[in-house]
Amino acid sequence: MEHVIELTDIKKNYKDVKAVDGISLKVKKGEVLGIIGANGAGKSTTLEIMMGIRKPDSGTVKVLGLDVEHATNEIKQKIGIQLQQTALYDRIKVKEALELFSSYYEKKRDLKEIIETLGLTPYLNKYVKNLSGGWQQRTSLALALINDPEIIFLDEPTTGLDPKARLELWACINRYREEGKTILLSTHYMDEAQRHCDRIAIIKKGKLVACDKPEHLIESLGHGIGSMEDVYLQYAVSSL
Ligand SMILES: Nc1ncnc2c1ncn2[C@@H]1O[C@H](COP(=O)(O)OP(=O)(O)OP(=O)(O)O)[C@@H](O)[C@H]1O
Repeated sequence: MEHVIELTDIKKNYKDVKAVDGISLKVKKGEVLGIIGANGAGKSTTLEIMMGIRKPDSGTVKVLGLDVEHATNEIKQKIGIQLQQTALYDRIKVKEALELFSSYYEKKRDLKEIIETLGLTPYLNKYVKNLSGGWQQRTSLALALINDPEIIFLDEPTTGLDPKARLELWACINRYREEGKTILLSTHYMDEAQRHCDRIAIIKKGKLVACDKPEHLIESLGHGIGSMEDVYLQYAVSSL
């Protein structure tokens, strides 16, 4: 199995906070890998290190076989990034945001096709800030897809969305999964982690405490039955 991301003993401190404390992880081509953990566990920092937008204090990061430290620009052309909700593009229209992002890349996917797949046509002339959360997230997913990336990073893509909007966003994400894209995401929703992720990485206080298929994680509890919430409580919460 080809690995598209390889993290080896990554560490990142913010003053005395050990945000990432020795994480090693390999991500396979075409898999959907979910990262779960408590607030402040280090999920975003880990994702940002993989994206090349944050530099680890130590350890190595390889993305698509390239060293992130030395091939940042080459990697940026091949990955798509959807960050946590940001006000950055609020003041422009959906169409303008798409065109702006499109100008950043050499290789581009057909913008019309992305717009149609994500159902954005009726919203093109609306300001991003005036869209509902679900449509804002679809817009930012569209922005992450513009360069037809091999790896798509989604930082809490469904946070704050109602159940229907979450399901609809997953239907969109799954279309790209079917094309064989590798997808990495963080989430606080255990149901969607279980339903949509091939493997789940659990981070606690900057350390990777488990990484496996959802059903294996549930089996590992040894209860016979169980849910991802039980897995979360067992692995991700420090006081248990
Ligand atoms: N730029 C920064 N400066 C200082 N501390 C930071 C910075 N970014 C993150 N931290 C700290 O590093 C730790 C890990 O943060 P991170 O955002 O990676 O966690 P997370 O698991 O994504 O949390 P959440 O679920 O709340 O998004 C936290 O203690 C956080 O306060």
